[in-house]
This record gives sequence, structure tokens and C-alpha cells, in this order.
Amino acid sequence: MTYVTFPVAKALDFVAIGRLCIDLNANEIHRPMEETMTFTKYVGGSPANITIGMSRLGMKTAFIGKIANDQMGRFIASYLECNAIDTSNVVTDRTGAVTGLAFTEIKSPTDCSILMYRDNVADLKLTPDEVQESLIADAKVLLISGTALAQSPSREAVFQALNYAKKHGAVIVFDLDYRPYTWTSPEETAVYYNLAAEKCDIILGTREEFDMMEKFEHNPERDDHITAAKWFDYSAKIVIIKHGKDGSIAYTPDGVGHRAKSFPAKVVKTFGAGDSYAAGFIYGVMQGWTLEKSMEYGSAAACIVISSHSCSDAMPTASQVDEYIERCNRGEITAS
Ligand SMILES: Nc1ncnc2c1ncn2[C@@H]1O[C@H](COP(=O)(O)OP(=O)(O)OP(=O)(O)O)[C@@H](O)[C@H]1O
Ligand SMILES: O=C(O)C[C@@H](O)[C@H](O)C(=O)CO
Repeated sequence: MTYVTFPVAKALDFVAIGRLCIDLNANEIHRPMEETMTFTKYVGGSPANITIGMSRLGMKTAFIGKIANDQMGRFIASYLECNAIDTSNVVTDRTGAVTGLAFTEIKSPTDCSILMYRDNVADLKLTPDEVQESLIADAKVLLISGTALAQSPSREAVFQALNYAKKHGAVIVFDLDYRPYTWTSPEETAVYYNLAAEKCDIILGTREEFDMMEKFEHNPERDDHITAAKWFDYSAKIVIIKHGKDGSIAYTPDGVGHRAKSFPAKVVKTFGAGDSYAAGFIYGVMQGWTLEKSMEYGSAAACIVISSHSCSDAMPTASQVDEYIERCNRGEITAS
């Protein structure tokens, strides 16, 4: 059964809009940040990570965003280009804004956190007139990510991108990607998340992220069916609710909850799971696979990333995902 039909004859498979940042991942793991002395620098930001994932899987990709006019901004642009991502709509800020930094703390495979430095960041300065309509017109999929809705003018830039995607028939994916810093109140967050979600074909988020969106709803049992059903009255065809290592469920307008098996992983850190899962899942549905197979692919891609030190740099190729699934099926990989 096909739930989403992707446009054909478009030059680009996938375009994402939103944040481009730097991850500084602790080298000395299994200790608190206070005792961490060195970090390794990677490109970060959830939509950037997903785009890198899509590109590694062989898709033609582009990014719409804003980088600081500094060494970090140039590092990001060059990393995207090395990963075959079209950066023609990656704009350089001219106001003195800085690159967002995410310092990661890896205390244990289950206890990880991120310390964000995001004052005056370039990615939130993207303006609606900087979003190129032609790029979105050329794309099969537009992915938006919630953090870009946190402030103006980036918020308006995302809504403008949504208008272009609707006009040109791109499938719109919303990764909720809720990060509390940068938002001023839970009410503001819920209002803008809901306004954006109404326009989207595929919505992906964790149970906690959907809880945040339901600030004005009545769902005391936090029932996934109730959460998903609301969106089928708007544009949604697939709503995925993720439950960490317990896996994920994809709901469809016919009332079915599709589940896929998850895989074992030797977990180094938890973050990055959602981004690699999104890349693997979107890649799968774009191949015309069933939701179950696409989710399985996303789960395996997630396992590869959480077993690695980075998020972006660890995004797997298709042959790495295939090999991971085969090794799991042969019982060669067990959970940590
Ligand atoms: N410990 C784990 N072992 C195996 N698979 C996992 C584990 N954690 C996550 N996954 C896989 O990754 C998917 C997405 O994970 P999760 O629900 O943690 O997303 P997320 O909270 O968006 O991730 P992130 O921490 O990157 O924000 C899960 O549905 C599951 O398939
Ligand atoms: O999304 C961020 O700003 C930080 C990420 O790059 C980080 O690697 C992560 O949390 C992935 O989900």
C-alpha cells in the first residue's frame, strides 16, 4: 500500500531548511562535562545531519540555511559540499551572527546531554526572501525542522518554504526536533508547531515532542492513536511516533499502526538516533518500500550512528545499512 506519492522528474530528491551548526563531542566519554578536556568538531544541527544522511544514501540533496561569516561557517559549507550537497541556497550572514555550538556530554550509553550555545546564531537569521523558490520547485521532498520555527525571521522563512513546497507539489516532511532553548514559552511553541504541522505530509517526532504540541489538546493518556488521528484531518499521510530503543510506530489514515523491528546496538551515545532514523526512513519510502521496511532501514541507520562518536560523520551509506541488517540477522551484533 502506498501512502505518499513522490513527484517525478525533479532534479533534486531532497531539500532541507533549518539549522547548520557545530557539534563538539566529548572525547573523554563516560564522565561529566566538567571533567571533559577535549572535544572533536563535527557539522551538526538536526536538519543538516538528516541531509548528510540522505546524501550518503545516494540521494540528490540541497540545503537552505544561513551560516556565520567565520571559520566555523566556512567549515560547515565545505563539509556539505564534500558530501555532494548543493549549497547554492546556504546564505552567509553579514550581521556578525555566530555559529551555534552543541557541546555533547557522554556520561554513559544511556545518559547523554547537550549543552547549547545559541545566542545570536546565524541559522535563525534566514529571511523569507532568501529562500529560493526555484530550489524547492526542483525538489521531490522538503524537510522542515521545528527549531527553525523558534524565532523570526527564520520562522517566516520556513513558512515561506512551506508555501513554495505546496505550490510546486513537493512532499513535506516535518521532523519535530524540539529543543527548548530559543523558545520563549510552551504556548508559543505549541502554536507554531501546530500551524506548521497542518501543512505537512509526513510528521516524525518522539512521544515527548508530540506531548509538547498537545498543550491545548485533551489527551491525558498520551495515546498515540489520538495524537496521530488529528493530523489526518489536515495534510498528513504518515505520522511516526518514536519511543527510543522501544522502536517507533507509523500511523496512517486507515487507522493502522505500522511497527517495525528494531535492532541491537553497541551504544556509544544516544543523540543522532532520530536524525539517522529520519534519513533511513525517508530514503526507504522514496524507494517505494513498505512502511515497515522503511522504518527498519531507519532503525538500522540509527543503530550505526548511536554506535559511533559523531552524528553527521557517522551517517551510513546504503551498503553499510544493508550490511548492518545482515549482521544483525546472522546474530553477529548484540546490544551493549
Ligand atoms: N538504544 C537503542 N538501541 C537500538 N535502537 C535505538 C536505540 N535508541 C534509538 N534507537 C532507534 O532510533 C530510533 C529513533 O530514536 P529516538 O526515539 O531516541 O529518537 P530521537 O529522540 O529523535 O533521537 P535524538 O536523541 O537524536 O533526538 C528509534 O525508533 C530506534 O529505532
Ligand atoms: O541538533 C543539534 O543542534 C545538535 C545535533 O547536531 C546533535 O548532534 C544532535 O542532537 C543530533 O540529534
